Amino acid sequence: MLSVYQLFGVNSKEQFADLISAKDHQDIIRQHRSELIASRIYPFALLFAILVPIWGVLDLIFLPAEVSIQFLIMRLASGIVFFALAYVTKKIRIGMKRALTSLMLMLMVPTLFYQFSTPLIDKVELTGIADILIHLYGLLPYVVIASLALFPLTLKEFGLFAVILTALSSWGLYRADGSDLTMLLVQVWLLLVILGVSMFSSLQQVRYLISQMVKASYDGLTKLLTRRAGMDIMESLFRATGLQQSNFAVLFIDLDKFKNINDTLGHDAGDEILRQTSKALSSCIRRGDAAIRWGGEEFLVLLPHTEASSAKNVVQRIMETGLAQLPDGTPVTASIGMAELVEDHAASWKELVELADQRLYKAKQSGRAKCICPDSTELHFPKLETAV
Ligand SMILES: Nc1nc2c(ncn2[C@@H]2O[C@H](COP(=O)(O)OP(=O)(O)OP(=O)(O)O)[C@@H](O)[C@H]2O)c(=O)[nH]1
Repeated sequence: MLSVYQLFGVNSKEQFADLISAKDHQDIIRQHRSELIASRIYPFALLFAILVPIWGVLDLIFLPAEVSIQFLIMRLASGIVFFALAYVTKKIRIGMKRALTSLMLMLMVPTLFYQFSTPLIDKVELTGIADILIHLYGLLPYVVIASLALFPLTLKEFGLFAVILTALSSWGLYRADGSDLTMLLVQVWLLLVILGVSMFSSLQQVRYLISQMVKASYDGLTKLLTRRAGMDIMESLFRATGLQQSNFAVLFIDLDKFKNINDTLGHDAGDEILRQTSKALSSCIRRGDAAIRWGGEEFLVLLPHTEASSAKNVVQRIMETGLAQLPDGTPVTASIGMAELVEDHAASWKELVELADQRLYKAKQSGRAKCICPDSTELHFPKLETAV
């Protein structure tokens, strides 16, 4: 029998939970989802900012003046809101809250337009093109609900949009044709069917986005973030920490004599060491920190809101836990360079990584198996035979 997971195209409880709520979404997924929402709002908002007021000319030509003038005022007001939305979403990187608020506003405009146009439409008896024009307004609630399908929303977000928009639309339909109960039920039923299809499409977009992001953002061998994803994260983290003048520590880690491991034990053994190292790094950092596979045997650990003294504790923990072991039990060591935003007065994340890299180089030059900190102090791996 088809399970709920299969129905939604996911394989596990965790993946399903990611469709229900954005609570556990990684920053990078949050960021891309908000960018996708904003990038889809922008062209529509811009198009509507132009078309909605212009359409008023048709109203002026075909509808009686008492109705067309009021429509024109509503159209101009809607055009201003759409223009403002296009202006806000043009930047794309606006964050999740603003993206969702912009979407809600964009969908509220036609919903409210429908609410206000209903009593005006009731006033007039029309034929021909005017009748067609007036009937087009009746389609607004369905168009609004259907357009939700264009946006990657979680079930919770979709639910919020659906409740508000369906309630308003149903109320509008009731006011337009409330006397005919059968007709009203059919209309609300149609609204709910469109809502169901939109919801499915919206959730599938979230699923697709997450699966694509996971593929693009996580290294196949180590399951750590890729360099590209790491750079994206630093870009947004640095912007945030830079604004708040908050601490932000970076560890640049390079395994020692890794070429020897490959040469003596083989590439597969080398891969296994990389996997063990990533597991060890992930186990030593908190949620909110990030471990990145920067290159072959190079790793970057990002510690947001962490000053150098606390970052030293993380390094101690990594050194005590151990990164990996060779098949004979020999621990693998690394050279580490630490940099910290405030202490190093770094102006960009690139400068911070560059400083960490320079200290890593110093650690290599001065004997390996150590970390060099911003205040030039050194932390050492426990004194054991170094790798190979
Ligand atoms: N097994 C394996 N090896 C890799 C991978 N990526 C890079 N390497 C190897 O990592 C080694 C890095 O060697 P070097 O840059 O010379 O550095 P090192 O031997 O670690 O020496 P030091 O850094 O000076 O301590 C090279 O032999 C690469 O082929 C990978 O995905 N798997």
